[in-house]
Amino acid sequence: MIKESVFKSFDDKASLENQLADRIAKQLQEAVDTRGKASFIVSGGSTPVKLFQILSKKNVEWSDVYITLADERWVDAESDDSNERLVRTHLLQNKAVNAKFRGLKNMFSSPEEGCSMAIEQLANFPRPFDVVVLGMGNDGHTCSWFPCSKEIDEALSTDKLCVAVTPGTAPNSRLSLSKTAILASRQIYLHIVGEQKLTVYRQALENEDANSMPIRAVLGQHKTPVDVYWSA
Ligand SMILES: O=C(O)[C@H](O)[C@@H](O)[C@H](O)[C@H](O)COP(=O)(O)O
Repeated sequence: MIKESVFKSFDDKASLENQLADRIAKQLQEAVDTRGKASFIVSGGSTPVKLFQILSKKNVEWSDVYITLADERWVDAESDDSNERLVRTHLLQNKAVNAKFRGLKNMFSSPEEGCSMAIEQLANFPRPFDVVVLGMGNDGHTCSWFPCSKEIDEALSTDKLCVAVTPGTAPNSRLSLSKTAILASRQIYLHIVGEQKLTVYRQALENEDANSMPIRAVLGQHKTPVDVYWSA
């Protein structure tokens, strides 16, 4: 049985999103006040959209906040599948419009070819990352660490910042931050919504086999604080 991370449940999505946004904004501003700049890693998918919109209105010195993605589908940044598009549309707005965003997608035709440039683009990001927000799929993936992918071992073991992944159960090849990169952070939030994901989360706590449920690589470690925010 994995030692459970901090688990906070909320009566509704709005309560979760407002409280998580307040906490993230406070931590980012504290990082700026302390170290002059902050780094913020966000996930794509549908769950974080409203969180991004609330965060975009928070009083943070966003021009000193460096933002990138936990993973990116290797599609044009204008594509509906692009996580960069999601972040530009919902987070890099309002007060956060001047945040220093660096996407992972570049002009190379594949994530394998684009990996080195993506790593170079993140060279000046404050490390360890100050805040990381992860989502989770119903197969227990997070970032683009898909259990079905042939690259899952590399994603969970490489010392490189990024890894190219081609999942069998989701569209698009992807570039993902690695486990090493994600765990080199001061605070991780796992943001999950709905009964099905609560069941998946509880299943993930049952043992430590991260290859079959990669979220376990985050939940099963005790180096980096992980707070799980869940609402029905
Ligand atoms: O690129 C992605 O798809 C995300 O980074 C991915 O890891 C996401 O967090 C989960 O798939 C959950 O997605 P939902 O929030 O849409 O359920």
